[in-house]
Amino acid sequence: MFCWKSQTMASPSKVVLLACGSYNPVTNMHLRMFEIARDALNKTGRYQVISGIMSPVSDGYKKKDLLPAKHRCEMLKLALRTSDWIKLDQWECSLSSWTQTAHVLRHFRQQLEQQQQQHHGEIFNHVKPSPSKRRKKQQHNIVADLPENQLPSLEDHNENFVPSVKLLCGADLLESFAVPGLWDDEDIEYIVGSHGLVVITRSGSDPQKFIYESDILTKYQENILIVTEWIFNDISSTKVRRALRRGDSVKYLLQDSVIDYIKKHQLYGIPDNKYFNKMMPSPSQDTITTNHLEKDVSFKGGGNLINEVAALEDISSNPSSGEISVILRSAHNNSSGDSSFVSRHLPLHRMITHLDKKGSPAASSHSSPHKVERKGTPSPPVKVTTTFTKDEAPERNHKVSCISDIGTLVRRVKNVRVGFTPETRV
Ligand SMILES: Nc1ncnc2c1ncn2[C@@H]1O[C@H](COP(=O)(O)OP(=O)(O)OP(=O)(O)O)[C@@H](O)[C@H]1O
Ligand SMILES: O=C(O)c1ccc[n+]([C@@H]2O[C@H](COP(=O)([O-])O)[C@@H](O)[C@H]2O)c1
Repeated sequence: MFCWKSQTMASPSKVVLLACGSYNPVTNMHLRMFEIARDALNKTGRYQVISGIMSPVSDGYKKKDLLPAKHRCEMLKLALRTSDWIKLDQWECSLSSWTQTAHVLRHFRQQLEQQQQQHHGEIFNHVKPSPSKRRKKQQHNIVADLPENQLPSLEDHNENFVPSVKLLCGADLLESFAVPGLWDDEDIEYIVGSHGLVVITRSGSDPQKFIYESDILTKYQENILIVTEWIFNDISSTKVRRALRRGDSVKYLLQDSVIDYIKKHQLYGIPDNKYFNKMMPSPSQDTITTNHLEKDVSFKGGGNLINEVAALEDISSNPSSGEISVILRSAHNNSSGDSSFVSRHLPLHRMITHLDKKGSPAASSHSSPHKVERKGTPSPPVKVTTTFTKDEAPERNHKVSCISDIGTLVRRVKNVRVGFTPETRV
């Protein structure tokens, strides 16, 4: 396997780490992988990691639930604001069809070689490049037109050789080499033989055993560094997507900026507001929570849980006044133990604001119609609760689905903060 100890006194060779993946969405573990790998490589004394590249797969990959590259890249850009050495590169995902990882590695090697040649040409000629040449050089260094795509500048690394590009991956990706028909054998040989692999351990995988069982990998095992991640972290995009779908919090699994982006664009099937409320609960905000499917609701007003088990009779909004009306039946046990219906007055401050005259959400300065803003200032109190007692209760079908009603409502209003318990569905 990989030789950990420095064997020569020669200066360490420069390495660029390339991680290919779906990043659907990018998780904290995708970012951590780079840190773990850089530490491990640098500690060998043989290598010095100079840059990391994240290359999201193209839409042509057609993996289930894969979001368009546009969104995945935006999330990566936001996440990578916290790193000064890992860059997003959009070359791979800008291709219309899926590209093998071996080809992606080859592409980056060529880019670095060309950059090196150019750098050397300039040093050799001792001529200050003309403005047009400088422009050309810039284009050369930048794979696409965004700074996120910039390859490491070789001028910062005064070496005569091109940095090697190593594939950084989790142990699951390594083990996918064995999936029949998935990877070409020549590609595996090229990746491991010509570039090298840095593999981060993942739960349920045994990369050492996997290498032992593979002839190709055993042949090139010198080029494979397995890094055991002792701070066990099994975040995966799949689990994050599942949590989002269910309205569960994903805070501390993703960068906050990525969470905000998902929320803003309502990605991964997050139901309106369901997720939002859980993410940033505020004790001063009023919330409505469904406790059971279909009927029972409890209200939280002014931070105090009124905790009324009540059947939601009707819920409606008045577009012209911007008010919400909630009609509910509330069952209380009176002193004699009998269940009766009582009137409730529930101030649902901040639940709804600003319906425009047409009943659609008021125009926002942001383009997304789905944007839900979190306002620092409270909105005007709204009239709530038409109440009635058991005797007065109108004769009507009580089987109103509060879930669909609330769902309809929240799609029509802004700044509503409605939370559902995880078992509910909109
Ligand atoms: N928790 C983790 N530990 C180690 N490696 C990981 C982890 N999560 C992702 N990776 C690695 O990150 C790379 C990018 O993979 P990808 O975007 O497909 O991530 P994923 O979270 O496994 O996605 P999905 O769950 O959608 O399959 C892969 O090499 C994968 O093995
Ligand atoms: O090159 C290949 O043959 C190949 C086969 C399967 C997967 N990959 C790459 O592996 C990365 C992770 O894929 P996945 O399905 O685990 O999200 C992604 O960048 C794919 O392009 C690459």
